[in-house]
Amino acid sequence: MKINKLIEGLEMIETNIKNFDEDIKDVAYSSKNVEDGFAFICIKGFKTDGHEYIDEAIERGAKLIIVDEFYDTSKLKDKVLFIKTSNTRKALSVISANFFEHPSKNFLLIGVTGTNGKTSTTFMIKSILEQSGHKVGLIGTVKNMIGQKEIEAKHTTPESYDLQKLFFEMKKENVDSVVMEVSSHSLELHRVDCCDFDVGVFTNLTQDHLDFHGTMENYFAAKLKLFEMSKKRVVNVDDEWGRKIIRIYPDSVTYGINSKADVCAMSVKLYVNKNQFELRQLDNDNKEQVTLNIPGIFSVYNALAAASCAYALGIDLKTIKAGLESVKAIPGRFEIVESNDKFTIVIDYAHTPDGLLNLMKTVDEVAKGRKVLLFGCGGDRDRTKRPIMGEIAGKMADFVIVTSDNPRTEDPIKIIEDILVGLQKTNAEYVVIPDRFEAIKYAIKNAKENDFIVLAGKGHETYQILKDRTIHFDEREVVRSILEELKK
Ligand SMILES: CC(=O)N[C@H]1[C@@H](OP(=O)(O)OP(=O)(O)OC[C@H]2O[C@@H](n3ccc(=O)[nH]c3=O)[C@H](O)[C@@H]2O)O[C@H](CO)[C@@H](O)[C@@H]1O[C@H](C)C(=O)N[C@@H](C)C(=O)N[C@H](CCC(=O)O)C(=O)O
Ligand SMILES: Nc1ncnc2c1ncn2[C@@H]1O[C@H](COP(=O)(O)OP(=O)(O)OP(=O)(O)O)[C@@H](O)[C@H]1O
Ligand SMILES: N[C@H](CCC[C@H](N)C(=O)O)C(=O)O
Ligand SMILES: [Mg+2]
Repeated sequence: MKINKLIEGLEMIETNIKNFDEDIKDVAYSSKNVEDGFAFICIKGFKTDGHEYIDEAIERGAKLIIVDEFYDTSKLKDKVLFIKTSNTRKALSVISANFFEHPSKNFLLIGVTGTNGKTSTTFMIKSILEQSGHKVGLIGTVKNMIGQKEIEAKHTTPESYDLQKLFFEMKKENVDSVVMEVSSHSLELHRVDCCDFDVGVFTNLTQDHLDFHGTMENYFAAKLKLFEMSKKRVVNVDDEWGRKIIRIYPDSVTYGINSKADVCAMSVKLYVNKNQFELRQLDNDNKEQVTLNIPGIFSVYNALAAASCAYALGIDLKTIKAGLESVKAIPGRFEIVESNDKFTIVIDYAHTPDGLLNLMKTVDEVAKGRKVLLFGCGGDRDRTKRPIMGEIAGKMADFVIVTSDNPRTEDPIKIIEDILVGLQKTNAEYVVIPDRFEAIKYAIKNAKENDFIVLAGKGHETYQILKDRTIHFDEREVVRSILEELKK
């Protein structure tokens, strides 16, 4: 692509380019991916600084270097083409969207944001859209999908270049609508700039990621960006931050259980393997009885978010019901992995205080015997949520097993100590078993009649990230192998 087309809309502070008709083959934000004729965009990151790899990029054939405003370009002047801009993360978005010719303008784009429920809601929206005849693309934590084809996901929301490339692939495969998770990191780090959002959906906002955002107000401000960018908005009115969005955008479609809303659920009944409720639209008094195969009161909220999004798009209630009912399961979300005469084991991805609280409220409704909760907290993530989760665990469970969940570069024992600060405020009975495999084995070996055992935090994940390595760890397999071993 010619430079002048590639940089359309890019803020340019300084450049040595004389001929903007020169051709650029492709774009890279890591020097390791640069090839002959590429543009290399330097990003000052949290771990390292892309500007330090300029020489490597030039050696690999970079033709154009995009640098940030703090960078002294005198070293580049006679060596390579360069452009200085005020924010290279923004530049990566602008240039990537130009390079792939703004693919998201060609299809309906729905963004879902919020602390919890994004993955679940996107699965439900996809199902409803498919029910109404669309070919749908999905982007999120568990996987990316083009129709039924699956593509591995590295992030909840990909880096802007990878995202625009994925959109481009989707467009090539005639996808007519895309539903994606929009993480607060992606909003803050300009990964989703230049996306043409038709609908923005808000699930909820509760504590998480304060290591990154600092305060709840900053976290909320990051989320708000999605609604500034979207043509239509769908908002949970039962959530206090959702009500703030509605004050800013009064024309939002609202949903809720406890408040008056455009779309609401009534007569909610929770079961161990499903929920039932009456789905209602306020303006025309339409209603349908819905049976949802994903348990948990939180799943009713996610279903409402999905139903309201479909309502905003003009999809009728019968199609919405059929779409919701055809979601059979969402990997790692209240997934029953064992249910026998003695006990039940559920795995779930709850990894925030609110997620854990909602999960345990649901367990409380359906468990016949003891509620046994096994969980840990992620390393290199918000530390302040650890004691809060410890306290919730202690209050909500009859027995707690504290263990590890992706300790990353941190000492697992230190993470557990942070959890215990909250747990020890309660009278809960607990044990600490840092090795998650051993912890699960303990839960199964010591199970009592009618125990409801919850393995929280890892959900669909198939790994455990340790300091020096990542090991394969799929809780579904782990449970199966322990049960096999104990049978012998
Ligand atoms: C905090 C954060 O989000 N960091 C992301 C950010 O990293 P960074 O900018 O700090 O990158 P860096 O490692 O310092 O490197 C700086 C630059 O040097 C470049 N480089 C580096 C090495 C080299 O040899 N050559 C080179 O050019 C890198 O490509 C990069 O452009 O940009 C990288 C490239 O896109 C991301 O991989 C990285 O995600 C890290 C790994 C991460 O863990 N992110 C999590 C927190 C995240 O984003 N999570 C959210 C979901 C949260 C939720 O579920 O609510 C998500 O959307 O996935
Ligand atoms: N609407 C909700 N409100 C509160 N908790 C929820 C809600 N939906 C899901 N949860 C809890 O959060 C967990 C994660 O759900 P889900 O994967 O849908 O959220 P997410 O927002 O995509 O998470 P992530 O930020 O990791 O991408 C679930 O396993 C459940 O325990
Ligand atoms: N997207 C979330 C997932 C957390 C899942 C949990 N297993 C952990 O590693 O903390 C994050 O990166 O914070
Ligand atoms: Mg997700």
